[in-house]
Amino acid sequence: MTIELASAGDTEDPAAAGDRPSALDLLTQQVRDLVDAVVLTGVPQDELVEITAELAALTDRLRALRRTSRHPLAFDPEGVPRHAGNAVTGSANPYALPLVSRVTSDGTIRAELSFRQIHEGPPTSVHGGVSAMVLDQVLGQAVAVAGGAGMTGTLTLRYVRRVPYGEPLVATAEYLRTEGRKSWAEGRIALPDGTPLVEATGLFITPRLWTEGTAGSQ
Ligand SMILES: CCCCCCCCCCCC(=O)SCCNC(=O)CCNC(=O)[C@H](O)C(C)(C)COP(=O)(O)OP(=O)(O)OC[C@H]1O[C@@H](n2cnc3c(N)ncnc32)[C@H](O)[C@@H]1OP(=O)(O)O
Repeated sequence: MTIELASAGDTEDPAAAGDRPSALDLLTQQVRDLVDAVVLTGVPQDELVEITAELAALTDRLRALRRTSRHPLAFDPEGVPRHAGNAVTGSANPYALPLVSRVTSDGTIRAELSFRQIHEGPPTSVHGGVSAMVLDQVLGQAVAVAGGAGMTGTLTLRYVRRVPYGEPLVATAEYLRTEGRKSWAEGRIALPDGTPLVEATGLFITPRLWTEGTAGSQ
């Protein structure tokens, strides 16, 4: 397999690296595949013990040199926050789906996504907290793109239908309005035909500290 990597030095800036993944992106995706495999594995106990030892050795290799700073926050040309460490979107975070959002011509945030079995809550359905996390992110992005980036103050959800995993879904969000440091957005996770599964409204507050010049951390 030939893998074309981003150049050394531009791994923190996917825009500068074009569409080429960094080695860290590839490692992160491999770990996601590993996590999926762990949830679904049926290999025998002795094999599990051996694999665990191999993974412990790999973990030690990664720990040999630790970052001394968090991944930086950047914005893509459409104004969508990009943060490699983000729990929902992060290209360097195995925990992230990762969710990839874009801004449509009318300013809507739109992300195609597919949950996996690791996101299971009730049998055969996605955990409600996982849906909430995705909605928190896309509503926050809608507000950020509109110029009112902030921390979530309130997030209100209506779980309309069960959310399946392993099927294509769409998350969308629209900015509604701003009053002072408060901005509101609404959004939903839906089937590709638009049938809503989870609906959300959220209030995002630009922290006083940010308006005084301290950078945000999402
Ligand atoms: C940069 C790129 C980003 C990029 C963003 C990318 C998308 C990221 C999406 C994920 C976002 C998250 O998950 S954020 C993580 C989850 N959220 C949090 O951890 C927030 C924790 N809470 C806080 O840090 C704070 O309470 C804040 C920042 C929300 C507010 O603090 P503050 O700045 O000191 O504001 P404060 O003066 O107290 O209040 C201002 C006004 O807001 C009201 N208010 C305050 N808190 C709340 C609240 N929880 N719910 C309702 N209203 C509230 C007050 O009554 C007041 O109204 P009035 O008197 O003016 O009428």
